[in-house]
Amino acid sequence: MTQAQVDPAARTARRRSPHPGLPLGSPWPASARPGAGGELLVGGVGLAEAADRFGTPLYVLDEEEVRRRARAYRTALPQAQVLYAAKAFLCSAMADWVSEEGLGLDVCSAGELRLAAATGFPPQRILLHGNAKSPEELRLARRMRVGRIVIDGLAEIPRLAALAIADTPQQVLVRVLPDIAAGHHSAVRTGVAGQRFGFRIDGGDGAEAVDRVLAQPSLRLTGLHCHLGSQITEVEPYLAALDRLVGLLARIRDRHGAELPELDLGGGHGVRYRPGDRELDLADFAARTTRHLAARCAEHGLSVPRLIVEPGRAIAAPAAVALYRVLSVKHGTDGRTFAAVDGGMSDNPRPALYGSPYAVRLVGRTSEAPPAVIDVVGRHCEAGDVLVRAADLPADLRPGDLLAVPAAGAYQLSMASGYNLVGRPAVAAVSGGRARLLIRRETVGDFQAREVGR
Ligand SMILES: Cc1ncc(COP(=O)(O)O)c(C=O)c1O
Ligand SMILES: N[C@@H](CCCC[NH3+])C(=O)O
Repeated sequence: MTQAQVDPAARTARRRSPHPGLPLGSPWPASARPGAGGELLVGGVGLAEAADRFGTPLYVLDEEEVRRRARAYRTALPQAQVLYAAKAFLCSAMADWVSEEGLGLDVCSAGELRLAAATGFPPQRILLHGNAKSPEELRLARRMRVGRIVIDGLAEIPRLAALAIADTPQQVLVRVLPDIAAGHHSAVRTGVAGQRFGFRIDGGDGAEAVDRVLAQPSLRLTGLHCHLGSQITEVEPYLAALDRLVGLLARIRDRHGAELPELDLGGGHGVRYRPGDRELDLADFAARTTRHLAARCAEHGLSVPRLIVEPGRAIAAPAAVALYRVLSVKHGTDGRTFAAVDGGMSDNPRPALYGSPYAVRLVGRTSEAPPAVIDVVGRHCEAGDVLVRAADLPADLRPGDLLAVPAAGAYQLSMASGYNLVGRPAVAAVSGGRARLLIRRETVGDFQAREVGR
């Protein structure tokens, strides 16, 4: 990394970095190391080398980073059940890694469920949720004997109850809306009043859902579920959610004499996208939620339920780096410089959807050129297709250069589209100095293969 490319906030941290050349608190995987000639190694593999081998755009997924993060959750929350939220990014290897690290899986569609099942993921460790589950999805989940299903609508209760399997009641949780605003953008704040997710705690329909579930002998209510939002960097919203949920647990105990053994706080744990960004402190989250839950339960005379958490982004995002080749560099009339790359909103819709900020750096060559403010834009015909706005890049950036964007592992590929028939990028896993292709690049043949008439 040249001096010109270093974010000023990161410059101070860099002095104390355990990885020479990369700042502490950086959004790069922990394995990232600078190599010769501007190369950047992740998982012991040069990113420029990987781009040459597999082509671009390319997503490079650091297996050890995924495993390390999964293990960190188990260590921080040894009593809790940790479920990886598949929606952040799922492929068979990812399912294997989180399963091998002892995590469960949170799925929200038949597709995620089928993919996980095909890898041999233990169904007992799978939880299905979703605000619009089809009868077929409920049937599939029941047939696969998933461990838990989160009820998010009154109609699901009789539907699920009718899918009884003799002597094995389905364990369910009831999702409630805690009315707490948290998350990086209004579009992802699912736990705030007025949202369609879960039952209202105060409006009475939460209590009604609980009554109806308890009346079904083929369902076993194990707890309450909530999910506040995504990219939350403070612990306080989770503590507020615990207050509301424990209050409801106490009311359920008073009304039905039943103490529910589980409490699912959902996911939403925030990560760094740029050097110096805040992230949710996992140790702090674990210590304070555990303490708070115990204190609130003691106040209500309840035994302490087991916590469930569903981190997606915090496990997947920091594990991947997106690589793009610069195709053209243009100077706009208003003094702006644009570097157009071979990917864009079809592989990462987050900047266009939420204005999400990212870091970016040149890899594969060094530059002594002064820094310039450059918008890294995508290849799609939309003014909003800007991947990194006002990036600090060398002024001599030119076509053929390789750009690397860290924290690319969550909600990019899983929300990628077929726009302009560009095709979704390939994914390569890196580990111990070796790279292997996990997902090949999508081709026009894949699009044509779905056409059955003309
Ligand atoms: C119910 C539920 N659980 C878990 C997650 C995972 O969220 P994150 O990736 O922000 O941890 C989501 C998505 O935000 C969700 O809707
Ligand atoms: N897609 C969102 C996160 C949504 C989480 C789904 N509950 C993002 O990229 O920030």
